[in-house]
Amino acid sequence: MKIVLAEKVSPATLAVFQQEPGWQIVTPDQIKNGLAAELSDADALVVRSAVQADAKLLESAPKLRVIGRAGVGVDNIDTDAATHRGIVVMNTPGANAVAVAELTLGLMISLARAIPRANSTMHAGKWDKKSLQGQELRGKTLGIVGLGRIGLEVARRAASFGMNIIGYDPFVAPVIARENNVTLVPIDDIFKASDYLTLHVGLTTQTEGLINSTSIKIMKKGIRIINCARGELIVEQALADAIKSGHVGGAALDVFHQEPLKESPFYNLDNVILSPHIAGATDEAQEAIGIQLAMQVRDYLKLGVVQNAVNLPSLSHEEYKEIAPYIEMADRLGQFLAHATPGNLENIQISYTGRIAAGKTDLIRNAAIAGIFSSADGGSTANRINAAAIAAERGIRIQEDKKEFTPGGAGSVLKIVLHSSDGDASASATVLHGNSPRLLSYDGIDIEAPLHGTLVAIRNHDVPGVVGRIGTILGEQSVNIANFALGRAHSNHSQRVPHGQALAVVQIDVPKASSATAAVDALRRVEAIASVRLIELGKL
Ligand SMILES: NC(=O)C1=CN([C@@H]2O[C@H](COP(=O)(O)OP(=O)(O)OC[C@H]3O[C@@H](n4cnc5c(N)ncnc54)[C@H](O)[C@@H]3O)[C@@H](O)[C@H]2O)C=CC1
Ligand SMILES: O=C(O)CCC(=O)C(=O)O
Repeated sequence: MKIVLAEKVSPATLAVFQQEPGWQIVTPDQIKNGLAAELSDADALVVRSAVQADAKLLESAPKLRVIGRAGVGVDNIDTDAATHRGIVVMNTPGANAVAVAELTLGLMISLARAIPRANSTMHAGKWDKKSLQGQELRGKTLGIVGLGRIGLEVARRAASFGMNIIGYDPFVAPVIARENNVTLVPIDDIFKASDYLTLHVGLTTQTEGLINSTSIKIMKKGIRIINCARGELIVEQALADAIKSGHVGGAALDVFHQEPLKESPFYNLDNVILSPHIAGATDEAQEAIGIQLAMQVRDYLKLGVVQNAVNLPSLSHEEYKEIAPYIEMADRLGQFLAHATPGNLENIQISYTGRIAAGKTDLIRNAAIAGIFSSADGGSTANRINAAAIAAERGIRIQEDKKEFTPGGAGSVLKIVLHSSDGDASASATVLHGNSPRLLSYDGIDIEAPLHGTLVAIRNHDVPGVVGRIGTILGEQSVNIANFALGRAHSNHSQRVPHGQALAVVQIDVPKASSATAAVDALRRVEAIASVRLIELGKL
């Protein structure tokens, strides 16, 4: 495995990767010919906030499977492009929340007491006590936009200063706000009532430019604004103008539109405190982030465990262990069905029954779709990260239904139905003995066959002698049979499977599926055999 660390990470982060025998770790100082060149054969990329992992950079990384963001905000990563390329994007939510909250409180106190100015005047040999009378935080109203991990840490600390806390976050439960002494209010009330306003939302199309000349106009005169989230949340010139006019009493900014900051409307404004994107940069946070991220990336590369992914639902190690055999089974079932539809694929219906229906099924769904898209020559780029997105791009609808409880306790069963313009194909499967994927039905005929290795699926008329002919032909072609499963349509089956139809799924021992082509051709010439499909089940 090749891991490219594009930005400085803690030594503990390096240590996690270095413990893996044979892994090549590239540190920022070893990147000599540019990041794009380094990524040409990389499996993982680790970034902080400076590197822009955009679509163009990702084009130069054909093998890349995971991007680890050492931190929270992923606005420097084109997650759509990553998803499209089947790359998992992971971050480390919460690991720097206390660090950011502490700096936020530090900046609020610094604004209230003009600590930076007190310090610089003292160093300049001045005793400027008169101009340095401040205000207390006690009794003031703090408005928090974004009550996630950081926003709530800020709220808890601000409560101990005796502040009244109001918050705006459309996605937080009122009970969470209440438990943290936050009164939820509409965003305009935050602007109107806050003495201090602090931003703790990610950069999205909804939050970009949240603080602009219009929102500033309705703010309480003298409001102080703290931004330790993302520079783009504020229209910088509008804020600078409002500070100059005295409508806004001050600002403390850790983040900016352009980083590193080279030119700024805030330079030389007395009541603006600037810091170089350091809110999350504490020894403790960087250590925690680095170790957490390195373990997540390692576990994904080694075991396929997806944790804290922003483009896929995360699973705990236990959850992953439980569904891993079903992910593999879904992929094999999809492969089994690949090319089985008579016309152009329009719709894929995936039904989960039993225990799997109770858990997270996105990985199972994507594996099934990737299996369906897989072709004999391995030309499909769909994988368990991007398969649903690729289906959407191709205009193929995915329908899912779940039934947790089944009469008869059939265990966990996955059923896939491919709907096409000219007809349907369907199959269902389960996992036996912990990790053995088994086919349970194909096109309405019950059967029990291993979903493993090379299979020959034969539809035939249920007449005497066919099974014997199949065995003889395979024997004549020196193809050894590993497993022979038979099923037949019953009169109570759907009308699509006429009574008198049978199915054989034969697992054969061949080094490559192509070694059995002659045998398959011979089988096709048997009159009672309606169709033969040779299926080589690979791993996703
Ligand atoms: N300056 C620095 O060094 C750091 C900056 N950050 C920034 O802080 C942001 C917040 O981090 P966390 O609290 O860890 O993230 P989080 O995901 O735990 O919290 C974000 C909160 O924002 C809320 N939200 C989403 N859209 C909203 C909207 N339109 N209006 C109001 N609330 C909205 C969400 O419901 C969520 O509760 C990150 O996205 C990142 O950009 C994070 C860490 C370090
Ligand atoms: O890596 C850093 O120092 C920046 C952290 C940050 O902005 C984040 O976690 O979103």
